[in-house]
Amino acid sequence: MNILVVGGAGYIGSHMVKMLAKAGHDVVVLDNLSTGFRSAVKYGELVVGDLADIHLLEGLFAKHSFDGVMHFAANSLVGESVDYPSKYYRNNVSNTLNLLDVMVRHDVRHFIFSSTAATFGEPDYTPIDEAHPQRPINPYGASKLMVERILKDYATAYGLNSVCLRYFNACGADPEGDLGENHDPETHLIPLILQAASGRREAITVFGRDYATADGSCVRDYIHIQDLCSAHLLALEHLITGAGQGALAFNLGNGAGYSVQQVIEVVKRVVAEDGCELVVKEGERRAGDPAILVADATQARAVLGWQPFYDDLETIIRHAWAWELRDKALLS
Ligand SMILES: NC(=O)c1ccc[n+]([C@@H]2O[C@H](COP(=O)([O-])OP(=O)(O)OC[C@H]3O[C@@H](n4cnc5c(N)ncnc54)[C@H](O)[C@@H]3O)[C@@H](O)[C@H]2O)c1
Ligand SMILES: O=c1ccn([C@@H]2O[C@H](COP(=O)(O)OP(=O)(O)O[C@H]3O[C@H](CO)[C@@H](O)[C@H](O)[C@H]3O)[C@@H](O)[C@H]2O)c(=O)[nH]1
Repeated sequence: MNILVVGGAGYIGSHMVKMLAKAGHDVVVLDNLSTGFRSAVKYGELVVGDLADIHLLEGLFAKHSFDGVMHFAANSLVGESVDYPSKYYRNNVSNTLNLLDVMVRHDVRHFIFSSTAATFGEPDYTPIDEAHPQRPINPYGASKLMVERILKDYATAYGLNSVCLRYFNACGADPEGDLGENHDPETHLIPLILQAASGRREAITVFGRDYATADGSCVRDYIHIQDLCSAHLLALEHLITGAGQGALAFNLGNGAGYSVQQVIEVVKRVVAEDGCELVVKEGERRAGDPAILVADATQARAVLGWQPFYDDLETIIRHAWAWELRDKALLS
């Protein structure tokens, strides 16, 4: 198949490009390199450009005959979205509309969308299944939910078939060590802890110890990037074979929650093997953090046949640690 990966120079997109290429598909990456990296695109053709550029999109779709589109491009910092909502609605919603409209004009009807647990807001219950109400509490989550809504209307009106995959906490790195997580600024827990362990940061700060959880720190569902990508491949096949039609959505996580403290303990164990230690500091709660977010991914397993392979937190951390050591060595 010939697949367009929008945002393929970013963390999740770059791993997806590799998996698609390894599975024998042709890949074109469209990325404006705003938060992604040219060096992360190791397979296929990279077109540097912006989703806001409708002429570029028209040219791209006229030149290639795409079988499907995977859309990872977005701004995704919760705090920034509260301060600059315009940026989020423009990039995550308006620019996505540009993409969807050009797809409809060129009769490309298979679309996989990166959605998020942030569309649920404060959970009423956990694990969170697809029936859980979606009440986002920040513009980032709201922008993603708007696209989910748009996709329902585009399925009805234009026959555009789509799968929204709502990731919980994406983490880990390519098991072969070719790719890993690079965000600037980095805000995600696991890479921050590893940077503290490797000496790139002074310490890791735990944001709040007074949550209603076993040890007082927040609980999250950490899912390996390879398992996220395998779900995308299955979702694409589900659409292309015609098994899935309309606008579908699945929650993606391992269904197991780990507290910030538990993640720190696993990291300490792994990095001690390399003689590294970790300084842990206590901090205030970060605004907008729910106490517990854990996915119920029963639907993804039942409908897509998805099976996470790297569902053990220690393996996830080992892969991310290998990437951190490589990255640090490159920088020094
Ligand atoms: N990382 C997570 O834990 C997580 C969790 C849930 C959902 N998501 C979603 O997954 C997707 C990928 O996340 P990531 O962590 O890989 O982010 P990332 O920032 O590493 O990747 C996003 C990529 O999109 C590109 N991009 C952004 N706007 C663009 C535009 N207008 N035109 C062209 N390219 C553009 C960036 O340059 C970057 O390469 C995002 O949509 C994010 O909201 C991520
Ligand atoms: O220095 C830090 C950074 C994070 N945390 C905590 O670690 C947990 C995980 O935080 P983070 O890695 O920032 O992920 P989330 O805030 O859970 O958000 C991720 O997961 C969401 C879905 O669950 C997605 O919507 C977001 O895009 C993605 O960044 C949270 O409880 C944070 O409070 C700390 O204690 N210290």
